[in-house]
Amino acid sequence: MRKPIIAGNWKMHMTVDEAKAFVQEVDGLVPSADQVDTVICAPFTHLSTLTELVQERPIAIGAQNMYFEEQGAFTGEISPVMLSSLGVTYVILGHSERRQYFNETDELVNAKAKAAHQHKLIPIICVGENLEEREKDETKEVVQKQLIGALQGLSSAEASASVIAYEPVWAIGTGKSSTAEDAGDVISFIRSIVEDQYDQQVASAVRIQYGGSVKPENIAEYMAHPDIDGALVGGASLKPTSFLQLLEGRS
Ligand SMILES: O=C[C@H](O)COP(=O)(O)O
Repeated sequence: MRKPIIAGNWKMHMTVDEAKAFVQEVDGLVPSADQVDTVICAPFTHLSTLTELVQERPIAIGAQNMYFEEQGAFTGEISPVMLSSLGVTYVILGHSERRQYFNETDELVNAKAKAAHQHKLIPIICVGENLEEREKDETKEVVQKQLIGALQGLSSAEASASVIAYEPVWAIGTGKSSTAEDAGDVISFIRSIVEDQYDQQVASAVRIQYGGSVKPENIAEYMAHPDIDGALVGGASLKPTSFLQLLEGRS
């Protein structure tokens, strides 16, 4: 039985003060960690404050990106060592906005995924097709290539511990969510690729989220699908009330 995982991706939103106020508002209202893994993926500048604030609380903190080297002359980058030393436990890798605006390739996502596991960070590996690819009926081909590229060389234990997020690019921030049936089909396909690459045990352990215009009103439809284990949520994770409602709608 896989535990649900609901992750808010704040993207480039909120000041540190707003982030503190958010955590104070949800404090005491987040379900216990044995029911759901609750994750907030915040900007780098907020991580130190947030990891301190959520101590002893059922909220984990994630980063939205990182570099794969441990240290060195990489101006502007953040390493896995820096993240894990703060108590950060998750890191989003290969988000479509990183792929689109910052030229992230499958090879880079793979190097980052390996580095994340070496430093005990759980990668949330994002895959998904854009509108043009969907219209050309290339969804599965695109997702398969991204997924195989990202998992290259990861051990069975590392693959099992990873989280995969299927986020069709055309559904991100547009209000046009994929139907639960369509999302479920692609996610079942993703699980079958994991089985091909590893085995049935890894495929049934890995958690796969849906992302793309998830809101309190539609989360339950996605969570009802047996292969969907959670959601990666942008816009609807920015307000405490809505975030708490997403957590309530998890099952
Ligand atoms: O990482 C989250 C996704 O990009 C979804 O964003 P959204 O919920 O605002 O559509």
